[in-house]
Order: sequence, then structure tokens, then C-alpha cells
Amino acid sequence: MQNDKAYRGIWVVAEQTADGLSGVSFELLTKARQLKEQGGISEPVTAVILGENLAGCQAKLAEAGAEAVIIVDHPELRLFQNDIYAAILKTLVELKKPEIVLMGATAAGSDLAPTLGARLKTGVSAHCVDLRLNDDGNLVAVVPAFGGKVLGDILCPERRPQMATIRPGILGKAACYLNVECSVEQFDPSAIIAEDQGRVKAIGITREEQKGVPLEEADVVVVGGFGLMSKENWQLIETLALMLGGAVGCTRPPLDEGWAKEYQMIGTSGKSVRPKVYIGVGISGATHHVCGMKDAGLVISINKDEKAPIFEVSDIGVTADATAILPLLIEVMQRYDDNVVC
Ligand SMILES: Cc1cc2nc3c(=O)[nH]c(=O)nc-3n(C[C@H](O)[C@H](O)[C@H](O)COP(=O)(O)OP(=O)(O)OC[C@H]3O[C@@H](n4cnc5c(N)ncnc54)[C@H](O)[C@@H]3O)c2cc1C
Repeated sequence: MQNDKAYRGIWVVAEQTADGLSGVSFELLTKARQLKEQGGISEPVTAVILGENLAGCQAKLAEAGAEAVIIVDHPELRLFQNDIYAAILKTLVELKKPEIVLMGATAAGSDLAPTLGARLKTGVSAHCVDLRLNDDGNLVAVVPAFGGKVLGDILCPERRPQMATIRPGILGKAACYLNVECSVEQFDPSAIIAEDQGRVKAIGITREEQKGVPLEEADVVVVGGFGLMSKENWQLIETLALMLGGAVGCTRPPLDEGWAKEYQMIGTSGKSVRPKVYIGVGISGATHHVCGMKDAGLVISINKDEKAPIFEVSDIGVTADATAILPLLIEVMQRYDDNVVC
């Protein structure tokens, strides 16, 4: 849609998961409130939620900053359905005309946002690491660019709404707003669902079983990068993590090489972690990765290149060959105690 002054206010498309509302929905509402304040926007920050059995979600969304909630509750919406969700949201956006639409860069959000953006003929800034408004009141979406070496500002001044997705955990903890007045509107999607059954239908969700301590909960995270060079060397990362009672994390290349699993990736396309101790081995320190670990406590890095950018965000930097130092480290730890737990 062309930029049009009729488009006003900020929407957050909240997400319902099997475990309840997704955390990124709350994080986005807090960010939306900050943007509203920054831009002196008078329209209420609005959460839009699609799903089934949504009673009770309004209070939680209001606590995180929603001043209005649009509930789209229907049995057909129990599981995320790209086509149907996009058709409903398109109708709602055309009806209510929000100026900004934010979504979590979750599996569902990363699928839904570009579909909706294309149908509304507007731009979507994906996997942003921050959001702000410029002096003209336009949304500035901050996205790592050029292999993560720089942070780029992306604007969408010509089209409305302005859309962006943000990874869970990147924005930090959601605020808690008490006694916020929050209006609620129910939107009946039956007519849209009857008309558009979608081309693809989700029939269930299968979760990948994760080994060891969950990455997001671990006090110690041992993270390997491309500098490990082989699957055999990757075992050293797993052994060290096990000895420290920690979790294994990875950068993008070990995932591409098949040494590590998708759920272990840290960064803008992966998870954000805040362990007490982060040990990074053979990692250059690209922004795409650093965005996901910048809030860790003690950061220890091992890299054979003394000029590696990861050292700029490390408390302790060790210039060494990982394949030489890791076996030594493991051997020393084994000598002291077979069950060292941090
Ligand atoms: C849209 C997009 C999203 C992305 N999202 C993510 C993301 O979420 N997470 C992520 O991690 N990446 C992501 N990336 C990729 C990211 O930009 C970097 O390419 C990646 O983080 C680099 O991984 P690395 O540090 O392991 O590898 P490299 O950059 O190749 O660095 C390897 C490092 O290992 C060192 N080294 C080599 N051999 C040894 C040795 N024997 N001992 C010790 N050190 C050694 C080298 O000096 C080098 O510093 C994304 C990229 C794009 C374009």
C-alpha cells in the first residue's frame, strides 16, 4: 500500500504456542510502547492474536504493554496456517490501517511476515536486532548486513504498513505494565476461512528432541565455530560442555557442515543466550552471532587469529589453535576431577 496518513499506530502480532503465548510477543509489546513514546503516537499499542481458546490472553498482553487487543479465535486457527493467517491479517490491516506491524522472527513469524508483506505490497525488514523511529516518524529497522560486519538501517518510507520481524530474546526482558486500560475486540474470521482454505495445511507439530541442558537455561555455554574445522574436532566442544555441565552452542558454519544442530545456533537467525559463562572457540565474532551472545556474563574466547573481532567483546581472549588447546584443557580437567561441574 502507498504511504497514506490514514495509517496510524503500532500493532504487534502476538503468537500462541503449545506452551502459551510466546515470549517474543511480550518483548515486542514493550518495544512498541517505547516506539509509541518516542514518536508521540496517540493510537493505542495493539496486540493482534490468532488461535484457538484465547480466553485469558488479553490480561497477559495488557501486562506486557498492549492497550488494545484484537482476538481472532477459531478452531481452524489452532495450528499456524500461513495462507489463512495471512488472509485474515490482510483483511484486518486493510480495515484498521496500522502504520507499523511487528512480529517475532519465530518459525511462524518468519513464514507469515513475508507472505503478509507481499499480499499488502509493502516491505518487511526481517531478523532485525533493534527498532527505532527517525525524525520523520518512519520506522528504522536495524539489521546486520554484509555478512554481519555492519549494522544497516532499513526504512520503508513509501509503503504502509511498515513491517519488521525480531528474533526472540534480542530485545531483552519485557516490561510489566500495571493497571493498563486495555480494550478488547473479537474478530470473526469464519467468512474468510470459508472462502480461503489455504494451499498448505498444517496437521500437527513434531518437536525435535534436544540433548543435554537447554541452551537458553544453561549457566555455561561452550560454543564452537568454523575454526573447529571438522566433525571429529567438534567432539572436543561436546566433551568440554559435558565436563562443565553446560550446553553446546554453535555459529552458522558448524550447522551448515552438519556438526551441530539447528537448535544449537546462536545469533540473529538462532537463539539469544545469557549464560553466566560463554566459552567461544574458533569463532570470528560476526555481528550475526554476537547479537545472540552480547548479554553473556563472562566471555572467554579462543581463536588462533589475535585480531579476530570476537576478542573485542571478550573478557578473556586466548590466542591459540583450538585443536591443540582443547585436548590439553580436557586432559587437565580430567586429571583434577572426572565430574567437574561449574
Ligand atoms: C542473514 C544472515 C543471518 C545469519 N545468522 C547467523 C546466526 O544467527 N548465527 C551465526 O553464528 N551466524 C549467522 N550468520 C553467519 C555470520 O554472518 C557469520 O558468517 C558466522 O557467524 C561466522 O561463523 P564463524 O565465526 O564460526 O566462522 P568464521 O567467520 O569463518 O570464523 C572462523 C574463526 O575461526 C578461527 N580459526 C580457524 N582455525 C582455528 C583454529 N584451529 N583454532 C582457533 N581458531 C581458529 C579463525 O581465525 C576465524 O576467526 C548469518 C548470516 C546471514 C547472511
